[in-house]
Amino acid sequence: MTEPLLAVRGLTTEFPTRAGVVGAVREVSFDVNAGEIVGLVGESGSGKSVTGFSILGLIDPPGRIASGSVKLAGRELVGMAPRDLRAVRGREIAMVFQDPAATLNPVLRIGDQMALAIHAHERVSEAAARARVAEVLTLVGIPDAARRLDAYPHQFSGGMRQRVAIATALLNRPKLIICDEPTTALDVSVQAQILTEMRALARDTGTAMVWISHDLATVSALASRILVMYAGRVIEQGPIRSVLSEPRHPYTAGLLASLPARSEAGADLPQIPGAPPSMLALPKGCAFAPRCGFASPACEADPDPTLAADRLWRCHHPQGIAA
Ligand SMILES: Nc1ncnc2c1ncn2[C@@H]1O[C@H](COP(=O)(O)OP(=O)(O)OP(=O)(O)O)[C@@H](O)[C@H]1O
Repeated sequence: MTEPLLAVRGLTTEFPTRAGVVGAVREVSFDVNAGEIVGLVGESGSGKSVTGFSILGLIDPPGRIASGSVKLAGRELVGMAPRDLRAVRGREIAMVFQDPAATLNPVLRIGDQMALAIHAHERVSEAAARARVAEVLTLVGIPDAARRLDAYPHQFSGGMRQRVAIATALLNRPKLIICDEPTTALDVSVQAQILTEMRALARDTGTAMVWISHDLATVSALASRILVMYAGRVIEQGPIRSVLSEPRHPYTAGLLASLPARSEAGADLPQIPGAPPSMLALPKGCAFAPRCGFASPACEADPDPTLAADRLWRCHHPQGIAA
């Protein structure tokens, strides 16, 4: 078997707060292969972003990775010296955020600021850097890119600015891009265009992606594998088609049932009752049990992960499987 590009094992990230320790990410394990798009879904607060930041070594103290391992092409990133980690970030792993303002400097021309991101990692001439900038802007669907290098961010639409942020992530040909809700703020047609372009990008450049989103529909349009997070844990993972057609965890089944495409026109969308638990007062055992229609006394014990072929779930009452 070939080694995965990214191997996350038992990743546990905690934030000490005045009210207690928040276990934002709890024993998360998954692989990403070269060129693969893996979707990470779950409600707000489930630990998706903290998983992304932990992979990049971007957890600010007093937050910390309490245990676990993150290996990129076999190299351990947890505990790596900050200088070495900075070299990995941007060059081998890049990140794209929901808000392009997090990436773009409003007072610098697009071409100049993108060139700076190249110069931070590589000694190249100004002309070569500008040519690379124009190349990646074209890759993400910005027409007439060479002519637009001298524009400022405010001269671009929201969709264009997000494309620039994605192009910036691509500049140094990273092996992996972590995308945290990058299309959530955009309107639906622009979102669809960008998703199509991202799929082509992953295929043509071999760049792997972890695509974080609370929106299962977006992830299912893009990813080949999906991880579903709840209260800091991955409660289900597997190939997207198989998870969508036969969800094992009742939480995944609930998320699927609440997709507009799955219900009759005009009918109310079924919602998962209740709200996610406070991360400071997690229920004993399965954190989803208080909202789950299948909960039983067995759920007071934390379910171990069950592995079956290429699927995994953590549930005492998996759906579609005879008891
Ligand atoms: N710096 C921090 N200090 C304390 N708690 C934090 C910190 N950062 C995140 N958390 C907590 O960790 C948990 C996971 O947060 P995270 O941002 O990963 O969720 P998410 O699934 O990405 O949600 P969203 O979609 O809203 O971004 C939340 O309960 C959040 O409040």
